Amino acid sequence: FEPVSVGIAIGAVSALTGYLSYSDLYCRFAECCREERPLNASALKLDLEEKLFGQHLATEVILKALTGFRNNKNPKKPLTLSLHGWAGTGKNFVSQIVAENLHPKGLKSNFVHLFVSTLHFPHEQKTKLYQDQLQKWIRGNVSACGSSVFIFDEMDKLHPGIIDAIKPFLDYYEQVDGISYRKAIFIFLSNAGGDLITKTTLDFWRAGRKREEIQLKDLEPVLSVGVFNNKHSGLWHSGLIDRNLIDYFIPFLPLEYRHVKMCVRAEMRARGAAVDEDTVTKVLVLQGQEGNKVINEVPVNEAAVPEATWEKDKKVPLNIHLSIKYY
Ligand SMILES: Nc1ncnc2c1ncn2[C@@H]1O[C@H](COP(=O)(O)OP(=O)(O)OP(=O)(O)O)[C@@H](O)[C@H]1O
Repeated sequence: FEPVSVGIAIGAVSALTGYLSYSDLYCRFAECCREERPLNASALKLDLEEKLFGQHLATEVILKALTGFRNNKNPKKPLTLSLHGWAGTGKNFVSQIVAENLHPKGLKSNFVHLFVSTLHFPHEQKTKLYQDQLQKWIRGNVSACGSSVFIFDEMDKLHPGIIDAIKPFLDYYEQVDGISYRKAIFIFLSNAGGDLITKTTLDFWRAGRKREEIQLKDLEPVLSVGVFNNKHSGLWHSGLIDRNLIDYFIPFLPLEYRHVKMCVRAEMRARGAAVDEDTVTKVLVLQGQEGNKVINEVPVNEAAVPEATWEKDKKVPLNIHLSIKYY
């Protein structure tokens, strides 16, 4: 829309109706940031419960983190979520759900920004340039909309220098150069710790225990090794953990055969196709042939679970809990 004509049109309609404020009307035509709009927690809950399969821990923590953060009128820092798990377990998918619940246009919103390490920051020798560009981008966008959302995919492949560039925005400062970042949301996605999360899930399965019995406390030691003590986790060098700048570490469990079936059905429905079980099974067989590790009801092949790379002499930080802060 061209702003002047939209403005005139809105003015005219406002004058005629006398009911709606200028900003209400403006926001019907253009996307508005609406920082103060409360989060519809029941809508987010419903979305997560209906669309995200097999991730009871992620559902619980994300809901708690977002409702707590958005109900707090005066957060002391931006919300930072770090999502961990194997490929294809729903990390990007859930970020999309979160984004849509914060800004209705979701990933297409002007207030939601997705960075993929290998795509946006591919060359290590350009780190300085990326740092400058990224800082300018974050500064500019948060000054336009305080509740901007920044999603960093492939965090484990991000050069530590780039993480350093984001760090000042995540901290407890009231303002940085006149701008407050305290209402922004940063979501980091990575595969770090995924192998160990998978192994724990498999151990539960082998012991005949239900997946839903897995609690955050069962995964805390696992993430300590897989993320905090793993040189390749992307968070190792950054000081984000030591300075407690990550609010929630969220584990994504490997999907089982039944969950993958649910994903296939959901995708068929989304494409307007009738769901028939023969096709669902065929897709799964094809997936199996492609080498995806869906074996019977077990999500992984034991041989595919590598040993964690971890530093024996690095102490596990004692203050790390999966849900660190309560707003
Ligand atoms: N737990 C899940 N519930 C529902 N759908 C899922 C789930 N996991 C994956 N999917 C489906 O599979 C697609 C791919 O998953 P997604 O991109 O979210 O995986 P990811 O964990 O981000 O993987 P990667 O680490 O490779 O980026 C999603 O768009 C979604 O359609």
